[in-house]
Amino acid sequence: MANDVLEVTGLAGGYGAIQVLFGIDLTVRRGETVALCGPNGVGKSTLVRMLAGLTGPSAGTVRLNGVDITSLPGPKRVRLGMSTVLGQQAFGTLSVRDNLRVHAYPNGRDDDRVETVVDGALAVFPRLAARADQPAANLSGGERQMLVLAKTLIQRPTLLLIDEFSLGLAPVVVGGLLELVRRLAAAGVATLLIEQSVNVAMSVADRLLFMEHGTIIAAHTPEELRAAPDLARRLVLGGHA
Ligand SMILES: Nc1ncnc2c1ncn2[C@@H]1O[C@H](COP(=O)(O)OP(=O)(O)OP(=O)(O)O)[C@@H](O)[C@H]1O
Repeated sequence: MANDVLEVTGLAGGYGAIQVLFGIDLTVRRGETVALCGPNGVGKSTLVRMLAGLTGPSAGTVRLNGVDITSLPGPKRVRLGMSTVLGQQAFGTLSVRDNLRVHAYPNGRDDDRVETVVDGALAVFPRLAARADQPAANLSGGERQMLVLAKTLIQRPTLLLIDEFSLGLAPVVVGGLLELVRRLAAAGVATLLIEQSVNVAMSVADRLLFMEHGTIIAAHTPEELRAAPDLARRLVLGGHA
């Protein structure tokens, strides 16, 4: 469909002889936030790593804005509009501002433009702005996630892939990050995020996909799950409730 930013069809693969994913089909539309849920080890991270181009599939296709990107390396996917938040990626010895400059240069034609883009991203995160000249290594976990999201803002993605940014962060920090995801969605960004906590996922996602043994076993809206708490509990426990 014209509004499909991400279209995944029959995606399969894993690590060498170990098959982890078995025929994944999913779409994420413009402005839609989709959460991947399920117990540990079912293949959520493997799926997101495959979408980011870090692991090759053995079968299936991945389309980004209608373009087949299945065999494209990660950096080319970024140029086509994909941005990833996978772990707290930052160059620790560089200052916060320099970390952002690295991402602003491909977009900026001149130094003034780069500074404007960096200042714009810092304006969204006052806590980061206050630490702009400190090495990224000095940041707290939540501040690092802010830095990764600030880089994402600079990349102006059409698709955002997030691997569990709530892990180990204080609820108030998670709340701020989720608010940013909501704002990006309102601006039309499609987001696929892994989220262990179904409650957190329900607070931000339009649809929740539940995985088990490398396949998607169910898809529900937050409204459907609120109306059937037993269903949510069973899906979270991977059918073992
Ligand atoms: N680099 C790797 N080499 C071999 N096997 C791996 C590798 N990474 C993950 N696996 C295996 O692939 C399976 C799926 O792992 P994956 O990390 O994708 O699951 P997950 O649903 O994201 O779980 P978690 O929330 O624990 O990360 C697991 O059995 C895991 O042991």
